[in-house]
Amino acid sequence: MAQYARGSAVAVIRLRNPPVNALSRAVLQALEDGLKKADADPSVKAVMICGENGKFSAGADIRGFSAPKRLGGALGPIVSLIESSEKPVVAAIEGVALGGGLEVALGCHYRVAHVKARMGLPEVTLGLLPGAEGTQRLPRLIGVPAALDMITTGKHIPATEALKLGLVDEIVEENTIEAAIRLANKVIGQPLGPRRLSLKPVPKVPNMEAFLDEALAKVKRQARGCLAPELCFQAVRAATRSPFAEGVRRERELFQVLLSSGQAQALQYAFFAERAVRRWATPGGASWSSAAPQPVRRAAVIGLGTMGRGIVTSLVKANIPLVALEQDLENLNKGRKAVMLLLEREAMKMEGGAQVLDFHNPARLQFTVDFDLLRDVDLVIEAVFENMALKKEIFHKLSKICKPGALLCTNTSALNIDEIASATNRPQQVIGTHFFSPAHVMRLLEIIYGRHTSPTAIATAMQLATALKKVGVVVGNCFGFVGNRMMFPYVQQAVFLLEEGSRPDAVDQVLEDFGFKIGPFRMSDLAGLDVGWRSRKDQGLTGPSLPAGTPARQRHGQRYSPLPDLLCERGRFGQKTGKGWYLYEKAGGRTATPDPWLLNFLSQYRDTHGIRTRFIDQEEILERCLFSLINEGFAILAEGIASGPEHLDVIYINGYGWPKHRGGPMFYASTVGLPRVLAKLQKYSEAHPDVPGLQPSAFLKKLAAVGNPPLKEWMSYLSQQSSKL
Ligand SMILES: CC/C=C/CC(=O)SCCNC(=O)CCNC(=O)[C@H](O)C(C)(C)COP(=O)(O)OP(=O)(O)OC[C@H]1O[C@@H](n2cnc3c(N)ncnc32)[C@H](O)[C@@H]1OP(=O)(O)O
Repeated sequence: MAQYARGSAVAVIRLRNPPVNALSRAVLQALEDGLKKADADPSVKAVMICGENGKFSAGADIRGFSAPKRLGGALGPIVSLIESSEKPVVAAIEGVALGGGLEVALGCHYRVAHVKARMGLPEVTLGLLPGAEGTQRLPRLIGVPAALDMITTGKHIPATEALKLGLVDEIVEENTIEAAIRLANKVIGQPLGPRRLSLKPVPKVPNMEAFLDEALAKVKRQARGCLAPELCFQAVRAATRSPFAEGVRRERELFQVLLSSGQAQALQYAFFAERAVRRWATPGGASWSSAAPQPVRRAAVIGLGTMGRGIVTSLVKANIPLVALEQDLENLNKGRKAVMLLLEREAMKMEGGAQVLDFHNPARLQFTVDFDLLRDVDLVIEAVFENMALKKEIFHKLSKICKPGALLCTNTSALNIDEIASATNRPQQVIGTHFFSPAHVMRLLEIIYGRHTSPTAIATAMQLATALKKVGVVVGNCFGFVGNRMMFPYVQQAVFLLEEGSRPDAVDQVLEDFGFKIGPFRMSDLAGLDVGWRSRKDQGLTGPSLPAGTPARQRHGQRYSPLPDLLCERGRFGQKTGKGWYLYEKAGGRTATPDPWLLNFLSQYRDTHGIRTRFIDQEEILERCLFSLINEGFAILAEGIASGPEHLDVIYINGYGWPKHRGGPMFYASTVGLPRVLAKLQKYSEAHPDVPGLQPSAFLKKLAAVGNPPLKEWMSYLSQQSSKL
């Protein structure tokens, strides 16, 4: 709703739709009614539009886009109605003015913002464009370069920047509403023509066409197959080439194309999935609604390797005082230097912003080799080498030293949380926190509860994720948890495809064309092939503990490819050694080129093992890699390791470079259709009966058999979830 009230000469229209004043049909109707009332009342000389509860508006109601009577066309005419008012209209922007919310403000003749307000046109992140004439008004107000930047990235800008760009007329530190009413009273009677953005020309840029060509190339490069950025670009370009009304027509056409695209649906699904995973639950009955987090006033990080350094940086950025511990002075000094470098860089990026990084103060960041300094911390994150014996030794020590309430977190990508917890006297306070590298950049935090982990511990870890501006996803304890467990069959298929005749660059290209940031071989080279090699040696799959006489390409009766082990045995660990699946310009280099040595090696390998080389098309590469990953996802859901497909999708989008415009692997499966996914897995499984990853999971079979139900109903088909608590 929108509430209409008349003060002296200024009528107030307050957008009201908690929690974010989204522009539902009812709100828009009330806004239109309010404008008409103000227009008809001769005692009203000006209008002020604001939002309830300190928020202007977060834009169109996103849930409305999938409603039968869509919001689409409704907002544009209302923005025009505001602009054409003969009485000055002032927007009082508090909190956020986003999407359609900002478009309403652009229709107003003046804009006053609170200094802490944020503004943006994030439609592109939902697979859309600002379809209420925003692509035509914004360039007229702030110029084409700044408008293109805002519209094609969807970034939110602070009020201070908005003022510099000319997006708002005034910013205030105190009462925005009063300031807006003051301004409204002041401008009564002044000509409105110059304030109507639709009448303004688009400011000229020297050599506009060359500028646009360059901007388009950049947009395309960054979009990686996502349609919306390019269509946003086209709408802004229309503003530079056509009069306002024609530009609006073009904007509407492009909006309709996006609205009906599967990509918009996928991105909107991803928006709500990210929010849904905050409402975590475990099969044992613990949940976000009843568990309360405990405060974290001081934390500790153990281990200052790559992961530890990123985690320390994250905690400092979140303003959490901490102790950083290493095993000896040499490693401590090395780690301290690296952390300081990271923090200096972060501080530079944040220069000019509201937050200042305080990392030179030992009361906030202390480096030590003394475990005793961990006595009074509220939370410890252990981030040492991935080795069970070492982790257990540390947790045993922690349980003796740390105060009774302290939460003990382990940063592990696969190890058993229960086994680590068994080394302590407080397994209820032990939890897995799987960060992704670089830990101060990547948004995902996989939070793994063990058999004894308490609801308070889970709630505290989730609260930590929020404090670190990460997306926390709560999952159960199994080898590889969710993300890596689904990744194993995907990478395994990629390697099998090489055995059968493909090339690393061919496989990577198919998956990068699908939208992944990097394909599996580039990813392995980046992460380091030695990481998986060490893990396979620990599992007895390769190395000295492998029983004599084990067939080269078989383990436990299943197909196994020794290719990655063979590369490691030749010192090819990936980027760090300058050679892996690709060749790099030097050790530590980043430019991957196909390596003739590797191609020759693959050919000899096939000859040695009597493998007939065959041509493998793009469809097979894509399906075998993706469907085996998705298949594992269904097994995970059936085991109760994750409480819904959204969890898997949020993990893949935020931790594994899955293209967001494809909604995540489980959403993608739902768009392909489960019967088709099943049929393809059956086909590949028949061709490769010794590959369990291709054998369709029972849950997938069940869902396909009941007629491909929509994703949100999948979990209701699980009769009983097995508890991992
Ligand atoms: C033709 C007209 C075209 C118009 C195009 C548009 O306007 S599209 C919409 C553009 N707006 C956005 O993309 C903003 C989306 N929202 C946000 O970025 C954030 O929610 C926020 C406003 C910055 C607030 O963030 P915060 O972290 O404080 O809260 P939540 O994200 O948890 O949100 C609170 C609940 O509000 C729901 N919600 C937020 N925005 C919308 C929206 N535009 N429509 C509907 N619902 C919205 C959100 O889902 C949360 O609810 P839950 O029930 O908890 O999921």
